[in-house]
Amino acid sequence: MPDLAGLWNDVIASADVPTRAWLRRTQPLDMHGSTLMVAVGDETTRERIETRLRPQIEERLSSLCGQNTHLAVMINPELVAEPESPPAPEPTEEPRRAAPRSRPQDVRLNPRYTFESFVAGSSNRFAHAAAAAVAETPGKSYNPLMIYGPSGLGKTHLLHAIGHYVTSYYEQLRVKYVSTEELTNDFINAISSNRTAEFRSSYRDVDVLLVDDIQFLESKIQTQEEFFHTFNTLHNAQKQIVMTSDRPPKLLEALEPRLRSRFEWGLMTDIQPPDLETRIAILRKKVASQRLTAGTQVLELIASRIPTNIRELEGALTRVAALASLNQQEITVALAEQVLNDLMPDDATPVDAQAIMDAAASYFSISMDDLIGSSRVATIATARQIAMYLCRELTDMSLPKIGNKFGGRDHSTVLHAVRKINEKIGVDRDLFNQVTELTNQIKQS
Ligand SMILES: Nc1ncnc2c1ncn2[C@@H]1O[C@H](COP(=O)(O)OP(=O)(O)OP(=O)(O)O)[C@@H](O)[C@H]1O
Repeated sequence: MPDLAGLWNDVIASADVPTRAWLRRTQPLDMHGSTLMVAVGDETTRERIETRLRPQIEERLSSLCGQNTHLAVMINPELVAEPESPPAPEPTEEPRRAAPRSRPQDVRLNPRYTFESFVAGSSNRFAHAAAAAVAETPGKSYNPLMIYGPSGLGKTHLLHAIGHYVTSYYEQLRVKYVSTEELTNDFINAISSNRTAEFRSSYRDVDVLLVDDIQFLESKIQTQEEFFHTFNTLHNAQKQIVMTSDRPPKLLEALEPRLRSRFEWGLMTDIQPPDLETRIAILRKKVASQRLTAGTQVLELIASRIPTNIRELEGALTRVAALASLNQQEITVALAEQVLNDLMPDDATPVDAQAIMDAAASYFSISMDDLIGSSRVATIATARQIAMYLCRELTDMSLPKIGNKFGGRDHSTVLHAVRKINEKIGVDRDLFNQVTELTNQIKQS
């Protein structure tokens, strides 16, 4: 069964600009045999697609599916009307760098988190389709869109993907991506420096506001109040709001009821842990993007040992690849077994940040003050970076939360540490051994 949303997105992406403007108002519904059923909002669009666009669409569909594939178009009046904005310009080869300098963007998006790199499967198909629809027609389809689910399942990835898509296809739209912790900090800073007007305009003069981990608004009364007004302003102006949360709004009990009910106005969609096939597909995509060579058996082994968290799945692959690179050998099943046995002993109990920090301080023979302090002595700085990396890898904590534990550091410092260890672990054997031994100690403590 092909991934419908992905397939249809591919068809749209490869169409010329005028065609794409028509296809933007469509929704893939189902595949019956070799016929793809697509819904459109009105008779004019149906007619246009049926009579003029069909040959090129069917040709593209057939080549993507590897067999003759037909198109059936039906009308669903509930589908959104065509956006008032003019047809989107052609995407460029490097959309982000090609963005016009005059556009005031406030996006620091992870370049890896795009729709292209996202694997859609039964556990996330609806969230993926909703995110794609919102990216295609910001402010016109589901508003707000709320994506919720447990840690490490791709919510942030989809949020960034929307950001990438909008910034590359709609040059005139302003996008802002923010974690809820950043939003709260921004607000507190604005109050303390009497700059609330600036704060407001930076959040309200946008076309697409992407807010990650909205559950952190719980119990923050003043920020909730402020966000309530931001939400209303944007929503009234038909500006797109997308949020992620670890729970559905009704379970965000420490949130003001009026805010909670607004979060339920649009579309809420969850992400579930991926099934085995999807996990394997995710690993396969990652292997390809990193130009690694790993056989199906290895991928199946890793995917079967790590059932829920995709961040852990990626972490395991990184470690397996690191050891192979250090040993200058291929990625084999035996090597993967070795790494996985270290990473996931059968009797492992969940760990928390404190256990990781205690173990790191003791392993490197440094004090807790050193670990969370600002010393730049190489061993201490490395110990700190490894400890942050392990907090990210072995717990569900967000980057800002980890930063807080390490002496109130910014989330970008944690991100830097995680990236640095990920980069070096495959070329520095000492580092690999330190990370492995420390993980063992933490898992067995
Ligand atoms: N369907 C998918 N296809 C490809 N990669 C995925 C998919 N889902 C998750 N990932 C990858 O898994 C990792 C974790 O995903 P992400 O950070 O988006 O999770 P999250 O749900 O936002 O977690 P948290 O709530 O802890 O922030 C990322 O590297 C992401 O790219």
